[in-house]
Amino acid sequence: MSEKSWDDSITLLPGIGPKSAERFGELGIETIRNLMYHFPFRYEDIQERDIKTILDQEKVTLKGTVVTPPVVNYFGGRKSRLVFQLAVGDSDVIQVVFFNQPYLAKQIEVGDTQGVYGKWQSDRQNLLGMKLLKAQDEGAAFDPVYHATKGLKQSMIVKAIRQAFADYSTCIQDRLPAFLNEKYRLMPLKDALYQMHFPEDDAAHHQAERKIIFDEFFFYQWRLQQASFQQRQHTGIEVHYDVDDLKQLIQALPYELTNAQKQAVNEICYDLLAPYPMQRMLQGDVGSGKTLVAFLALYATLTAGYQGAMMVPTEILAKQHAQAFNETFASLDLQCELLVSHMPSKEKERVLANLASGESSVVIGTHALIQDQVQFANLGLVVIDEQHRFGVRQRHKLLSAHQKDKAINLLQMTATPIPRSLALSIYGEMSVSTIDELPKGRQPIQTKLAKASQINVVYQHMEEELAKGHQIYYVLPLIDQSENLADIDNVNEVYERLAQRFPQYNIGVLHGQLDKESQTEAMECFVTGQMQLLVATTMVEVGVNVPNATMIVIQSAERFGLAQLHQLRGRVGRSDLPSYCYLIGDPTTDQGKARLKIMAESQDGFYISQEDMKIRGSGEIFGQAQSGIPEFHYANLLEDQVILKVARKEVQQLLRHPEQMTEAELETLMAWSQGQMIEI
Ligand SMILES: Nc1ncnc2c1ncn2[C@@H]1O[C@H](COP(=O)(O)OP(=O)(O)OP(=O)(O)O)[C@@H](O)[C@H]1O
Repeated sequence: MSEKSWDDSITLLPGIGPKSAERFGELGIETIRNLMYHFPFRYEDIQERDIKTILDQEKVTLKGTVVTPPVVNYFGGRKSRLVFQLAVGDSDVIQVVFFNQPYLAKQIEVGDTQGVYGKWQSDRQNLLGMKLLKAQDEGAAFDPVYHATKGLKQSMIVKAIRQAFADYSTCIQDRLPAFLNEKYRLMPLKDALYQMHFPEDDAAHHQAERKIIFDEFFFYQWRLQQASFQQRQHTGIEVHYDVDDLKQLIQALPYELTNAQKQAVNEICYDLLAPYPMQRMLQGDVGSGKTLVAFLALYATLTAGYQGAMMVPTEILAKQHAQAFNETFASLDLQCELLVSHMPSKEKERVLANLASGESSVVIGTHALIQDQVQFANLGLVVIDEQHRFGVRQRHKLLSAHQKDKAINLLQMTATPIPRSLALSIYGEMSVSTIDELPKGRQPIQTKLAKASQINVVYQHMEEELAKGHQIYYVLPLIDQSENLADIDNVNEVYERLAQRFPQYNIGVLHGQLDKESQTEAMECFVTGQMQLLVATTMVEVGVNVPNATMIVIQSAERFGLAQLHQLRGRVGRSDLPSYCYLIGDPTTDQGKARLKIMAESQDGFYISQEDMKIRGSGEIFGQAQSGIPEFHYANLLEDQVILKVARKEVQQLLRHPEQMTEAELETLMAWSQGQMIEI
C-alpha cells in the first residue's frame, strides 16, 4: 500500500463515496488537507452548566442521571415527541423533550449518566433537546458548526473531520521554520488544526487561531517578497532622464498636475535615477490620474535612451492607452506602439522588429507582451496596470525575460486605495506612491439607489442626459468570469428594450461572447462619441476613459462587490460635467442593503473597500479578487494587522539570513513558492 499523504483524496476516508465527495467538492474540499482547513464558522458551548444559573431560552448543556425510560408519542402523521426525565444537580429532576428524533430512544437507558444540549424553558422546567451528547463529546467544551451544503449534513462533516484526524494526524506537515514556532510560541500545526475544530476552551482556540493566522500571512509574504528580493539582488538600470525636457512636457499639458500627481512623478523619477531597480506601486482612486503619471515615467525613460513597456489587462484598454499616449505627446515626434494578440500579422511583425531594433521606444500591450518572440533592444522600465489581474509569474516574466546585466525598473499600478500601513504589508517590499486627490473641477458623482420597479424614473433621467449630448453606460452583471448564456440573453434583452425606448440614439452592446473585432468596434464607437448608449457586462470596468459619459446605470447592483461597483462608477465623473450613477437592485438581505447604502453615501475608494471588508469578512465570491486585495482563508487583514506586520518582518529577515532555517526547511519553502506544492 502506498504511503498516506495529507493530500490524499477524501474518498479514502471510510464512508465518503462519490456522491458525498461531490458535495464536499462543492465546498472546495477535495483533499484531507482541505477538510482539515474547513473550519467551523461558529461553536456551540457544550460545557456542562449548573441548572441554578440558567436563564429562560438559553442554550445549554445539562448532565445528569436518566431516571425514567424514554417514551415516544407520535402525532400528526410522522411527527413525534420523545420524553424522559433527568436528575441533575443535587435534587432537581427535569424533563427532556426531543421532537422528531424517535431513534434516540435506543441510546437512552435508565441509570445512565447522560449529557443533553438544548434550549431551557424555565416555565415548564423543560430542556428542549437539540443534541444528545456522546462519549466523544466528553471533555469537549464546544461543538463545531460548519458551513454545510445541500445533502451534506453537519454530522457528516464532523464525522469526516474526526476520521481525518484519526487517520492522518501524522501526515500534517508544519512548513513554518521551527525557530519561528518557538520564537512566537505558536502551537504545533497538528494541534492548532485540531483545536480549530474541537477546542478544549477559549484559550486553546485563541492559540490555535494565532498559529493559523501567522502561517497564512507568513506564506503569503514569503511568496510576495521572495520574487522581489531576487530582483533586488541585481544593480538597476540608472535612467538619466532629461529633466528640462520632462518639465517642458508637463508645462505643455492642457491641465496642471495635482499635487499628488507631482509627488508621485517625483518619487518615480528619484527611483529611476537610482542605481537600484525601482519596485514601486502607484495607487490611487479611480480617475485620479494614475495613467498620466505612468505616461510621464515612460517618457522620462525614453529621454534617457531606454525603452518603456506598459502591460494592461485588456485589448480595449491597451488601445485606449496607446491612443491617449499619442494624443498626450502629439506635439513630439514620438509614436507609441500597440501590441495585442488580435492584430494584422504584418503590423505585428513591424512592431516586433522595431522593438527589437530599438527604433520604437514605447509599447503598450496586453499579455501579448510576454510572449517569447518579443525582444527589446534596451528595456529600461516596465509599467503594469491593474497589477492584480496578472499572476506574480506573468509580472516577473516581463522583467526577467529582458534583463541583461542590470535589472529593469518596475512600476505597478492599482486603483484600490488602501491605507499606507496596510499597503506596505500587502505589497511586500514595494515602495508605494499614493495619489489621494482628484483633478480640479471634478464634481461628486450623484449616486442613487432605485428598485427595479422604478426603472421608468431612471429612463426619464437617461433621456435628459442623452438630450444634452452626453453618453451613458448601462451595465449588467455576469455570474462568473466566463460569461454564461443567460447573462448574454440578458444583455440582448435590455438592448432591445432600450432600443425601443430611445430609437433616435445609437445603442451598442459589449460582452465577452462577441468576437474581438466587434468588441473593439463597439468600444471605439463609444469612445469617439458615435454611440451614445453602451449596454455592457463588466468588460467596461477597468480603466475605460470616456469623459463625455456622464451616467452609468448598473442593473442588479446587489450582485456586484463594492470594490467593483466603485470601479464601475468611476467610469463617469471623469470631466467637470455633473454625473450620475444609478444602482438598480432589490437586495433582500440586510448585508445587501447596507452595501448599496455605502455606495450611495461615499465616493472614497479607501472607505468603501474598508467597509466592504468589514461587512463581508473575507472569503466571498465577488470583491477582493477584483480589487486586488488578497483574499485570506482565515486571517483578517484589518483585525490581524499586528500578526501581518510580524510575519512580514520575519520574511524580510529570513530572505536576508536564510541560515536561520535548516536546509530542509528552506527547500520546503522554495518548493512551495515555486508552486510545486498544493496550497490550502
Ligand atoms: N491633473 C489633471 N487635471 C485634469 N484632468 C486630468 C488630470 N490628470 C488626469 N486627468 C484626466 O482625467 C481623466 C482620468 O485620468 P486617468 O485615466 O489617468 O485616471 P486613472 O487614475 O488612471 O483612472 P482609472 O483608475 O479609472 O483607470 C483622463 O481624462 C485624464 O486626461
